[in-house]
Amino acid sequence: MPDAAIEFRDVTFKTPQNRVLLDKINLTISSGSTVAILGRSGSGKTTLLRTVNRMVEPTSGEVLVEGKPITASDPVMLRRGIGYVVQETGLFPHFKIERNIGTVLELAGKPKSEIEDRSRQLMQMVGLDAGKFAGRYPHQLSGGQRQRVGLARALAADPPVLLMDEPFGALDPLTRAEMQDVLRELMAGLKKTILLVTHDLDEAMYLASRILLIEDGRVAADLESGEFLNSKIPQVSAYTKAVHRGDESAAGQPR
Ligand SMILES: Nc1ncnc2c1ncn2[C@@H]1O[C@H](COP(=O)(O)OP(=O)(O)OP(=O)(O)O)[C@@H](O)[C@H]1O
Repeated sequence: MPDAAIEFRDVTFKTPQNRVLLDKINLTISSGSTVAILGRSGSGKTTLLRTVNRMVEPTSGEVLVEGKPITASDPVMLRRGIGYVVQETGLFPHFKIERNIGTVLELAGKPKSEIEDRSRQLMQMVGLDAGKFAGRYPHQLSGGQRQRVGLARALAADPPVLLMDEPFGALDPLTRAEMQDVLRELMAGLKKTILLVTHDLDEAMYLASRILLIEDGRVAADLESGEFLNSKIPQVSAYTKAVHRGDESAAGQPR
């Protein structure tokens, strides 16, 4: 396995109107690491993530996955080999959970029995009782359960890289914490490389060893998670201050 799971080399993306959404991004993401991407709305986080599975094609520069330029792969095949988890899981409403999880394997032509076994194994991995949920449809699940299915589906083909775009953003704090634990446990066992876009600094610190702060399509900070809170980089201080505003106002209020 190459040391770098993902490399961004001078990755720039401009819109047809010439608006620069990504401005010469250079990053190396080590294999097996989890890297969180923070930044204000519209800073380019999702766009950056999507350059990895070719949902966004850079205007210039290149992205390499496991040492290989991704332009060498057919986009559809590339996407089957990279897990992708988003806030709205994008499950197929008319497929049962088991089939939703096994979609990639079905597309790869795997035998039915293998798909069934793997789907059930994945359900256990993400904490869903297969006996109870395999035969249900997505609308018969809670939001948290659907996110578990989304995660299971992303892991189905055992991809080395997982792209996660605010995966737990729509969940209540308790369910979110549960999902973070599920993911952390999976990370320890599976050694995936994970790029995680989040608006939740606590989540970034809990799950990632490295945090990137993106601003206006540039990397404003690239820090070990432990360094983030005390960083003197102005953009980072501004971010952490905004996150911790609630602490200050609560402290000043009479109870
Ligand atoms: N293909 C495109 N053409 C034109 N504008 C785009 C395109 N893709 C994204 N944008 C715009 O570029 C900006 C960056 O989008 P992006 O989704 O990367 O931001 P983000 O940091 O992920 O934001 P959020 O946190 O709100 O999800 C936004 O203003 C978005 O509307």
